[in-house]
Amino acid sequence: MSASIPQILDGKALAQKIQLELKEKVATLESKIGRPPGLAVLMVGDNPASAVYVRNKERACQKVGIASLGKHFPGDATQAELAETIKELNQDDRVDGILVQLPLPEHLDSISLLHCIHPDKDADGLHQVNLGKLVRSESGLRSCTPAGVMRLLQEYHIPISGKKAVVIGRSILVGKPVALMLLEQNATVTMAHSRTENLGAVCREADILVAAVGKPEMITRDLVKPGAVVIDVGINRVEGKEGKSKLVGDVAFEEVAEIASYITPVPGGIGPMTVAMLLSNTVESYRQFNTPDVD
Ligand SMILES: Nc1nc(=O)c2c([nH]1)NC[C@@H]1CN(c3ccc(C(=O)N[C@@H](CCC(=O)O)C(=O)O)cc3)C=[N+]21
Ligand SMILES: [Mg+2]
Repeated sequence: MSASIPQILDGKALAQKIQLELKEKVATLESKIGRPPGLAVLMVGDNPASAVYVRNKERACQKVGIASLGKHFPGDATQAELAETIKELNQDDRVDGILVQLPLPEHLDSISLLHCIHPDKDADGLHQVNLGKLVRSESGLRSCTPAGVMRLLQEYHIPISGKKAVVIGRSILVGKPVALMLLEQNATVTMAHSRTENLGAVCREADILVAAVGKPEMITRDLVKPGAVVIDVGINRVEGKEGKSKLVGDVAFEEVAEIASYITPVPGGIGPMTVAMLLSNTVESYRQFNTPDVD
């Protein structure tokens, strides 16, 4: 079949638009509430990738007018120390959102730390209360990457209801919540993973294919139905030309772009949307819990 030009789902542009909207919202609310919104990002150790993301988040906060109240702990910080800090932030009136940057060093139990976060300050949507609300389709704080995927699909008016969606990857950070959000919009959802038999055949059924596995360029053209919408959640740093590192997704972009109807790039796709949704969650908590008289 002849190659057609796919539409690029421009997450970077939409993230910028969302940040401008949030900036206006913050300016209006701040005059009523008397303080800016606050986001605390907790980072432990010196994982270079984490440091990049944390810097991106802080820069985005600054643009929108959110105070960054983050804390950087040494790699040998203890579970008790972190739990104590989270409890203090839960009580701190300047803080609307708390995020524990993952992955944490091996000696820490990330799940019990995520559960220490007050559900109303859970900007990452990873607390069991917020995940439970998602399962029930109740409103609540929702995980940033999956929320970013849904917002991008919505922006481009991509039909979801009745469509076959295949999500590859079953993590609690992306795969499971994005499958639930697609189901909520009445997609027929299949979750594929490392044990799935005939993965290629399963993927080729997809009208909407979401790749969230963390394997560089594993989704090749032969796994994609012509005309499918392809969402690439992978952020993989690989060795590029002349030993320089470069960022690639889970999708082999060039070849898949030849047959997809819509596709997200890496970088510039879901990554920036994740940051935008984090800020959006923080501003929503700020609004909701400080302005009982506003809408
Ligand atoms: N508790 C927690 N919540 C997270 O949401 C979380 C986390 N931990 N740990 C790590 C992953 C990864 N993540 C990204 C955020 C922004 C970009 C991003 O801005 N990406 C840009 C470029 C980044 C670059 O140049 O390196 C882009 O794709 O265009 C990517 C990845 C959030 N994560
Ligand atoms: Mg809420």
